[in-house]
Amino acid sequence: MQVGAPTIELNDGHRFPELGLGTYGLNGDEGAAAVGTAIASGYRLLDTALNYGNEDAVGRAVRESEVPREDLVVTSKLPGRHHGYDEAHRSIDETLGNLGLDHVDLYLIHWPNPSVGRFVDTWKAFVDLRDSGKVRSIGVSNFTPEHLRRIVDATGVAPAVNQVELHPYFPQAELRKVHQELGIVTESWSPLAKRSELLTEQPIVAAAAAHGVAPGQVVLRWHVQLGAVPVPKSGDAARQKENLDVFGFELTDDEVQAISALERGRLWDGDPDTHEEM
Ligand SMILES: NC(=O)C1=CN([C@@H]2O[C@H](COP(=O)(O)OP(=O)(O)OC[C@H]3O[C@@H](n4cnc5c(N)ncnc54)[C@H](OP(=O)(O)O)[C@@H]3O)[C@@H](O)[C@H]2O)C=CC1
Ligand SMILES: O=C(O)C(=O)[C@@H](O)[C@H](O)C(=O)CO
Repeated sequence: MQVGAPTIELNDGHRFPELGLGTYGLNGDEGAAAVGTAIASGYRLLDTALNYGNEDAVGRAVRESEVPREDLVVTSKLPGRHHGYDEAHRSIDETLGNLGLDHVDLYLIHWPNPSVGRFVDTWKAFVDLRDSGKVRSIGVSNFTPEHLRRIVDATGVAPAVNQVELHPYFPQAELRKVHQELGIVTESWSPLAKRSELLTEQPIVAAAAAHGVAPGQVVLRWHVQLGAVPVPKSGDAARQKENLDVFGFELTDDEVQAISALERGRLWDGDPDTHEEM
């Protein structure tokens, strides 16, 4: 029986769930409990980062879960202050120590931090880390087409995933096309646009009524139909279940287009060419 989200194949052959749990803000005992309820309700993809300060909570939920470790896809991210070849090798050890796990399933460069000027060296380390067994799949986050081309040209290795800001206000059509050309899976951060007023937008409310689902489910289904993997964060067990339950209905092409037409651009200070995330 299918539990949770269906899976797709990454460019390295590994399977990857079509929807996961964002964990930014899920810290401490409460955070670990919330991640635990998500796993129990069927989430298999978890998204954390060294900079979230909650790898310990996420790792605890994974270790205490009854779901076998090999069924879970644990993602973490390397911060800007750890860019560099040797630094990346040290950073993964810190992350694995925090998680209390012997490997992560997906490791991402959190931001390109072009001002640091070391994301290519960092990517070279990621390629080697994949061979070390500490990391199963490697990817990036917040990379533009130019950043992607630089790391692919330097190593011949395309990331399995690029996790980027993506929601109906910022559908990222051009970047998604580049990902398709390079065989990179698009993962959507802040897929619900951090709740905001998105869930009251007319095309979303109308589609929710037409399909008998909640507005958040319409938004997450829109991601899935674009071919992007959303990682909505919720600390609430009922909303976690609702967010995962988006594989039993289909939006029409008109509905998808009407939702994409809400486009207005980036919502936060997240221009990858200038954002400083250390
Ligand atoms: N790579 C990067 O640079 C970044 C990565 N991320 C990742 O993406 C994840 C998700 O993004 P995030 O910024 O958290 O924002 P989201 O778009 O996932 O929105 C989360 C907010 O929506 C609420 N919410 C969740 N489900 C529903 C629902 N069904 N109906 C109504 N409200 C709902 C949550 O509240 P409640 O918890 O109470 O349900 C929370 O306030 C992060 O947690 C993180 O893992 C985020 C930003 C940048
Ligand atoms: O949440 C993340 O993954 C980030 O990259 C953060 O920079 C986030 O965007 C934030 O708002 C931190 O204050």
